[in-house]
Amino acid sequence: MSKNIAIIGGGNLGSAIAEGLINSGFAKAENIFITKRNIETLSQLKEKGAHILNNNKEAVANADYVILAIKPFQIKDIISEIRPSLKARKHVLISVVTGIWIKDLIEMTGEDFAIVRAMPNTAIAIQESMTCICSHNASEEQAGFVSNLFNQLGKSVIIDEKLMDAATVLGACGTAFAMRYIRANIQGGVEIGFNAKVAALIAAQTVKGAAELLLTKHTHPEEEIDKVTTPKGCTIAGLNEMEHQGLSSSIIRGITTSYKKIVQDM
Ligand SMILES: NC(=O)C1=CN([C@@H]2O[C@H](COP(=O)(O)OP(=O)(O)OC[C@H]3O[C@@H](n4cnc5c(N)ncnc54)[C@H](O)[C@@H]3O)[C@@H](O)[C@H]2O)C=CC1
Ligand SMILES: O=C(O)[C@@H]1CCC=N1
Repeated sequence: MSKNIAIIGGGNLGSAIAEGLINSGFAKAENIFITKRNIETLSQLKEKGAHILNNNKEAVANADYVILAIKPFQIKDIISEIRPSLKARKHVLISVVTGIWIKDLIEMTGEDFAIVRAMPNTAIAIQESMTCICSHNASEEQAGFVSNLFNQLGKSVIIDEKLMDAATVLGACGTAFAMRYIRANIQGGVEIGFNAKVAALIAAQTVKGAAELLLTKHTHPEEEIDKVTTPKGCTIAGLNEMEHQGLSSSIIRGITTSYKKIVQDM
C-alpha cells in the first residue's frame, strides 16, 4: 500500500521535495498533500495531480508521513494547530526546520511520536541534495522509508543529532560556499578572455566533474590533484599562489565561523 505524504509549507524546500518525489516516481502525485497559506503558487503541482491545500489539519489527517518545511519561528504554532489531528501510531514527523531539535519537537508533540530531523540543501529541487538524517522512536520500516525518500532526492546519510549543526554548515550552507567558489572562477575566467556565459558554463561543469570524480572513484582530492599538476606547470603555480593567499585557510575559517554562529544563536 502506498504511503501518503503531507508537506506542511509549500515554499522553496517543500515544493522542491514534492516535485522531486513525483519526478523520481517515489510517490504518486495523488499521494502528496502539500499546504501553503496562499496556494496559487502551487498550481504546477496541482496540474501534476498533487493535493494542494491551505488546511494543515486536513493534509495531516490524510497522511502517514508529515514533512514540516516551514520557517523555525512558525513551527510551534503550526504543531499546536495540527496536534489534534496527529496520531502517535500512524504519523511519522519529518522536520527539515533549521535549529529545531528533537527534544524541542517532543516538547511540542509529546513523547509518543516517531520523529525524524533531516537537513537537505537547495539542490533537492533537481534531486541532487545531500541530506543528513537522524531519528527518534522510528521503527526500522519508518526509518528505512525516510532514507529511501531522501535517496530519491539526492544522497543521504544517517548522523548523530549532535552533528546536525555541523551538517547544516557543511551540507546546506555549503551550497552557497560552492557558488561563491564558482563565481570567483567566472570572474577570473572573464579576466583571461571568456565572456561571462561561457565562463559560467566552464566553471560549473568543471566543478561538477571534479565532484563526480570523487563520488564515483572514491579517491582523495589530493590524488586527483596529482593527476592535473604537471611538474613546473601552470596548475601547481596557480594552486600554490591560491594557498599563499589563504584559499584552504579561508574556507576552513568560514566553515567554523558559520558553525559558531549556529551554535551561539540556537
Ligand atoms: N533554504 C535552505 O537552503 C534550507 C532551508 N532549510 C529549512 O527549511 C525550512 C523551509 O525553508 P524554505 O522552503 O527555504 O522557506 P520558505 O519561506 O520558502 O517556505 C516556507 C513556506 O511555508 C509557508 N507557510 C507559512 N505559514 C504557513 C502555515 N501556517 N501553513 C502552511 N504553510 C505555511 C510559507 O508560505 C512558505 O511558502 C526552514 O525552516 C529552513 O530553515 C533547511 C535546509 C536548507
Ligand atoms: O543560512 C541559514 O541560516 C540557513 C541554514 C541552512 C541554510 N540556510
